[in-house]
Amino acid sequence: MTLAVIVGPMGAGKSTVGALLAESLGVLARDSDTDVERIEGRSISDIFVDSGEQHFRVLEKAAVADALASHDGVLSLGGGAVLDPDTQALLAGHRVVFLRVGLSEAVKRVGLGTGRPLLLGNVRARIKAVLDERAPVYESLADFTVDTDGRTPAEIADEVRQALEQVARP
Ligand SMILES: Nc1ncnc2c1ncn2[C@@H]1O[C@H](COP(=O)(O)OP(=O)(O)OP(=O)(O)O)[C@@H](O)[C@H]1O
Ligand SMILES: O=C(O)C1=C[C@@H](O)[C@@H](O)[C@H](O)C1
Ligand SMILES: [Mg+2]
Repeated sequence: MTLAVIVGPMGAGKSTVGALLAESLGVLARDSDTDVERIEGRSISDIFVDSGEQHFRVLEKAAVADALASHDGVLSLGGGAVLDPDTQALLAGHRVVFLRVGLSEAVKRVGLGTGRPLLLGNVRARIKAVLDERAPVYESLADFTVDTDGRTPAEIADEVRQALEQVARP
C-alpha cells in the first residue's frame, strides 16, 4: 500500500517533492515516468517520438497499476497518468496529494520544455492548456492539495508530511 501518491501537472515538482518526502519519511520514492523509462530502456521523449503518445499511455497505465499494487512508499505519477479512467478508479484506494502550480511558475520551472514532449512548440500555451484541462481532474482525485508557487520543495514536502498525518489511509 502506498504511503502517498503525488499528482499534478508538469513542473508541479512531483518528482522533486516525492523524493524529499520519501527521504523524510524513511521510505522509498518511486516515479511512474522513471519506471516506464527503465522498463522500455528509452527516454519518454524517445517513446513519444518513435511510438507515439498513445503507446506511451498504454505503458504508463501498466506501470502505474503495478506501482500502486506493489509500492509501499511515495509514488509520483507522470502528469497525464490521471486522465485514464481505470487509473482514476485505482487511485480511490490511495491517499492522493495534488501539487498545484500556477501558469507562470510552471513555465519558469520547465524552462524550454526539453525532455517534455507534450510541450513541444509553444511551451507557455501548452502548459496553459494542460493546466486548464487537468486542474479539475487533479482536484477531484486528491485527498488534499498543496500550493507550490513561491515555496521551496523542502517546505512543500514538509506540508505534505504534516497533512498526511491528518488523513487516514483508505
Ligand atoms: N517548489 C519549487 N520551486 C522551484 N523550483 C521547483 C520546485 N519544485 C520543483 N522545481 C523545479 O522544477 C523542475 C520540475 O520539477 P519536477 O521534475 O520535480 O516536476 P514534475 O512535477 O515531476 O514534472 P513532470 O510531470 O514533467 O515529471 C525541476 O527543475 C525542479 O528542480
Ligand atoms: O503531463 C503529461 O502528459 C506528461 C508528463 C510527464 O510526467 C510525462 O509523463 C510525459 O512527458 C507526459
Ligand atoms: Mg516528474
